[in-house]
Amino acid sequence: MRKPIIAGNWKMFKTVSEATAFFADVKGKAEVDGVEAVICAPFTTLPALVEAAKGTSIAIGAQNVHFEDNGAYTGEISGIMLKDLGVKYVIIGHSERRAYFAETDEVVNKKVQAAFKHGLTPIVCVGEKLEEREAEQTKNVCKVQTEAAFQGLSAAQAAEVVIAYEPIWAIGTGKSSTSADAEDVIAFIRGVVAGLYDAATANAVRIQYGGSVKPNNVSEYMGQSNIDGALVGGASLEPASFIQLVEGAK
Ligand SMILES: O=C[C@H](O)COP(=O)(O)O
Repeated sequence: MRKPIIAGNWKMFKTVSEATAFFADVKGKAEVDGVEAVICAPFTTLPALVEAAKGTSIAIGAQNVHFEDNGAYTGEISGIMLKDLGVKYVIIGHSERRAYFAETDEVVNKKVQAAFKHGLTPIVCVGEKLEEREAEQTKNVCKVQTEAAFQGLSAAQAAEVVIAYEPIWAIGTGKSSTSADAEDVIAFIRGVVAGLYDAATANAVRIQYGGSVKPNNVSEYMGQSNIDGALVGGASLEPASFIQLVEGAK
């Protein structure tokens, strides 16, 4: 039985005081039995959020990690540093990082391995561009990205990975994938994991849909048998909306 997971990806939004105020508003409300709520926030807000989340069921995540433990990598943050803060999750391979920061499948895999090395749970993003969808390459793209991300992981590690299927054309556009289309691709991705490992491992992996998920459509996605939650950008920024997303995942 996979526990639904709603993760807010704040992207490059919120100061420390805004993050702290947000958390005070959602504390106790975005804590719903049977649903895991996660806030993936900017690095600068993580210490305050980890502190605020103590004693709650809300987990805190980062949005990126470097694959090395330390070194001359100006501006980067390592897994050691995130673990030291008490961060639990880390988003890896978001399409914005692939597009704007040239993250390749190989880099994504190195980051996934670094996350496990330091006891962080990766939320690995995969998904196709609009032109790839139009060329009927969606499943192929997701297969290549998933296989690359899982390279070198044991079955036990693989079972812990959270995958976020995010069709790039649906991110921040208000054009969400239909729940049936998302289910079709996500079931396919689960099959890819089964091919790499076995059915038990694939059945343990939680796979989220992401791309214009809102309080009014989250339950539609959650009604699909292979969709285990959502990775949410815009609609995770307001406390009321985040609470509704978590409630909608019940
Ligand atoms: O990580 C989240 C996704 O990029 C989705 O963003 P969105 O909910 O604003 O479309």
